[in-house]
Amino acid sequence: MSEPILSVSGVEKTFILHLREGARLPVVSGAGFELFSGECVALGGPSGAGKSSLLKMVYGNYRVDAGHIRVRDGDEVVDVATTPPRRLMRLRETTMGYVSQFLRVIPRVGALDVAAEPLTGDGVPREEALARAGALLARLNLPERLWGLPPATFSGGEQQRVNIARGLIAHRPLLLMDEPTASLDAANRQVVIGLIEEKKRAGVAILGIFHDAEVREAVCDRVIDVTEFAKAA
Ligand SMILES: Nc1ncnc2c1ncn2[C@@H]1O[C@H](COP(=O)(O)OP(=O)(O)OP(=O)(O)O)[C@@H](O)[C@H]1O
Repeated sequence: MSEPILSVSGVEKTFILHLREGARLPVVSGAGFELFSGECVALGGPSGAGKSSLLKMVYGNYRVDAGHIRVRDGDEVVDVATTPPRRLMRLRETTMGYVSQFLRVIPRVGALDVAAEPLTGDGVPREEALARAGALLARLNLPERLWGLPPATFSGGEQQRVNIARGLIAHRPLLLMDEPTASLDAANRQVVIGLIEEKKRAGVAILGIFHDAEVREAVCDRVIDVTEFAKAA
């Protein structure tokens, strides 16, 4: 068996609500699972179970109280739970991508450039990066008249497609996806299913939240039930 690209073990998290006199809100305890190259795994469980929190801990946006989140980065293994911020930033640049539900728009930058940026960041020549971004936006049915405009005024579904293009354009061996199809119509959901399948074939490991049953059943190899990690109050 090959080494996992992601190995989560003994992860604990309790939110402390400082505005509520330090009230404690336990979320997960003893969370553990592994993710291997080429598989897509969904975090499942009811609303409030802790799916988003767990995904944000893996990405390093939420601190963990205990446990390890080990990500293979070439020949090294980086523990997101303890690594310094600079190393975490480098891990995100090379290995761990994130497709959030909402686009954080970059002011005054057009959609084509927003989508191409991860490639130019990787050192791909600008012309090639823009061509690849255009191909991806076209595949996602984003009208060409919008490509030069900043996405701030786009519809929810248009913004989400720019976001997906930006999140998928560059190769990252581990991809985290938070409801990537939430605002999309049926035709564009199919496009995203195809893009995820291509990533899997390229050996990318995907961990995501997929509320849409059609998408989940099409792309996910298994579901991790987050209620197994529910923390008793
Ligand atoms: N930053 C935060 N501060 C305080 N509590 C939080 C924070 N983020 C999440 N929580 C709480 O943690 C619990 C788990 O939330 P989380 O968003 O992880 O659930 P979820 O399974 O993703 O839910 P949904 O399917 O509704 O998105 C909830 O009770 C939520 O209120």
